[in-house]
Amino acid sequence: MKLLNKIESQKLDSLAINEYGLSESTLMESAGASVISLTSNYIQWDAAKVVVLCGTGNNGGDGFVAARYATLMGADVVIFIVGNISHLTKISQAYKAIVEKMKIPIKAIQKAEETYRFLEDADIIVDALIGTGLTSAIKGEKAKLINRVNVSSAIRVSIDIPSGLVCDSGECNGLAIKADYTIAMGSIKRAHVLYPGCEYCGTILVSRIGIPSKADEFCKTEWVEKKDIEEMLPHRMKIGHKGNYGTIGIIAGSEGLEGAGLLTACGALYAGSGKVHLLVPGEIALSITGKVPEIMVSSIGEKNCFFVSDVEPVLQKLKSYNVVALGTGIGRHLQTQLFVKELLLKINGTVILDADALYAIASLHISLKELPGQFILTPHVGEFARLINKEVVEVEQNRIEWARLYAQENQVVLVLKGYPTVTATPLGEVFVNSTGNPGMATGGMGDVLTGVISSLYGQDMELDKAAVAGVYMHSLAADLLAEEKGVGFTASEVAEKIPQSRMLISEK
Ligand SMILES: NC(=O)C1=CN([C@@H]2O[C@H](COP(=O)(O)OP(=O)(O)OC[C@H]3O[C@@H](n4cnc5c(N)ncnc54)[C@H](O)[C@@H]3O)[C@@H](O)[C@H]2O)[C@@H](O)CC1
Ligand SMILES: [K+]
Repeated sequence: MKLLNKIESQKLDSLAINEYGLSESTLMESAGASVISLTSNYIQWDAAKVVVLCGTGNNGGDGFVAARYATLMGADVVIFIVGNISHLTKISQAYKAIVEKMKIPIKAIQKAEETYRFLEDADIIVDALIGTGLTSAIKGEKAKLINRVNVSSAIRVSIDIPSGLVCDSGECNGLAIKADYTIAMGSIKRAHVLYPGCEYCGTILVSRIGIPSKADEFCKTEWVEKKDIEEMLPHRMKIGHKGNYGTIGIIAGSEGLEGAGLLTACGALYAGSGKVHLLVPGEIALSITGKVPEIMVSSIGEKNCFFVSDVEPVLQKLKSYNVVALGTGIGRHLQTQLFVKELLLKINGTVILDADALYAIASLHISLKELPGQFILTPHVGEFARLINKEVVEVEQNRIEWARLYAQENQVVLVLKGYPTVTATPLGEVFVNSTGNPGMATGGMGDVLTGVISSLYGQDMELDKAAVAGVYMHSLAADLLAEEKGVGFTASEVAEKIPQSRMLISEK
């Protein structure tokens, strides 16, 4: 599903009107009606005491329509117009006129106490104050009203966006309606999925408001759902053998970080790789060999981390692999950084770059664009900020657009881990992941992810799809564990859950 920002949302509406001939009032009618129809499985509107809070923009217009449909469902509805009535948009005025004819009580908020009494008595409060049109932080009477709504025991239903959230960032300075249900009009918007906005939306229900599905093709940001991944995953043939499902080469580990490569290798194994090879520095090879019998461990050189002199022996090995994962646990020794640089100058195929390989790329200013290989990078926000020489806070203010820019400029697939994880492609598309939970914030999670992505690429998925599907599958595995254990599961457990996650994705 498309993930819209404010401008894209407005463009979608205007395309529906100008290209497809839908009228603005048709859209508003569908929007308001869907507030009731989409929630009727969850909320009993019949005989409920409903307060509809309408702002003076078109979000308020949706509110007038919703008030009509709630009344038709048998609810006892009161409308409060919040703001200067003379500022009501033309189309909202038209819908207000209909509810007036229906004799639905309409009150202007002059006596705050009266309004608060209604809010306290309400079973359902419909928030149609502000949608995509928020221009600045909310203050004064509207702020007080929002706080009163939030302490009410009523079910809160926000139209389009919980009032107070900035559409493109999900920010609100702590002041926005805390909705139980949010009905997103047209498609899901960034405020619904970015932090902190996602904490205010409750259950999100999307209403297409009758807009034809192709109208949103201009939008290059996708909210990734199960069905998208199901369509991407490769089919496993009955007559397949291990040679059909990829040979993965993982270059990992250094003294003190011995386990990282094992985690990456387990990620690859559980994601279904045919063969998994782990290349580690000589001094640590013994401590790893045999830990997981399915993993073939090769000892490289004689040191406790990779040295430039290891490039040639590694290259010899790489000839028989479909894909290489480079970086987990390799450490930051200058020799190791130079090893990364030399290796990347000579690798022709596909490399998944993670952890300290990214450190080397940033430190030595390695230009990925000029290298012969093709790359997926999987930084967390700190590693990414270092790559682009920005502060973490700056990246977090707009992780979607920073990721898009980097992937396009460097012609790589970029997986920016965190909440939410976003995958950007060289063509400028961004896929925002919908799975995952805070229990994943523990060591080794990223190492496993690198293995999963490498594995899916080795199973013949395209570069970008392997990244998008790997991210989804890995976080879904963690969600399964969170259901069982809450917080406190390990990266190894996530790896072991990958098969169940894959099965769940493939279930119809
Ligand atoms: N064709 C369309 O444009 C459609 C619009 N729709 C609805 O219309 C909404 C967008 O409508 P608008 O563009 O009119 O904008 P909104 O109605 O979202 O917001 C504008 C209103 O919010 C007030 N406001 C803005 N910032 C404020 C602040 N900081 N403090 C206090 N008040 C503030 C303005 O005074 C104005 O009354 C969507 O979110 C959606 O609900 C839907 O009906 C679908 C069709
Ligand atoms: K709203």
